Amino acid sequence: MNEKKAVGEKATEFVKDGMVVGLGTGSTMFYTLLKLGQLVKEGLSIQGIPTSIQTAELAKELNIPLAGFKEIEKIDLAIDGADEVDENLNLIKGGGGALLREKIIAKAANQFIVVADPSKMVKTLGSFPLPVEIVPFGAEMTEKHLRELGGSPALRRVNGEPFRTDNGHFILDCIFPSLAQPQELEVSLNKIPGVVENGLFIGMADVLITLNSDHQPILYRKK
Ligand SMILES: O=C[C@H](O)[C@H](O)[C@H](O)COP(=O)(O)O
Repeated sequence: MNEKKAVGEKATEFVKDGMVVGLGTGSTMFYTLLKLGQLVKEGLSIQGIPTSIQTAELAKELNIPLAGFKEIEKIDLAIDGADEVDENLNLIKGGGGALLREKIIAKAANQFIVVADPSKMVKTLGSFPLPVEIVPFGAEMTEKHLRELGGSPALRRVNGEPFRTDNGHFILDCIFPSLAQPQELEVSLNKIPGVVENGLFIGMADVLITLNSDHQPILYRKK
């Protein structure tokens, strides 16, 4: 079965007429967007706020109306994928490089729903290298500071060239020996000059949609 499709489509049940909806990025969100496109075609009226250029382009193809921050007063709901999810609904995000816009939109939303197939569920975060978005200026120095925090950063590259986010920044993918205290690390990372944002989303998710052992969608709510 297509697990990403199952969880991605389930999230659209939270979307109601008239809502402003944060539209996340990635291969799970792809299915949420396809389903939203279908619902819009059938008469659902929403405004989407995309978390990436990729998502904006797909939403346009699907005729999902988009809005910018100047045109809206609130975001009712944001839906997004994750690279890792722990038992407290803390997340690592940014595998696709969209973490900054995703975090801005998740923070602004009244409700943040995460769609994650069971392969993303972990006891402790940190097997997935933590994406850290940095400004290109002084990247070597920023990398050094990340090492001082215990991380092993690697500059993300595409075809040999540094990967650039939609914001023109670089990504350092960082392995940490332990992410047992993710909330402290999230704060420490963002204190480093040159770090724009990191992919730890701590205490932000309100609802997780994943699958149970019978491959049926199951919802977990923030404790
Ligand atoms: O930057 C990308 C985002 O944080 C994605 O939501 C995350 O990487 C999960 O993507 P996917 O659903 O493709 O595994």
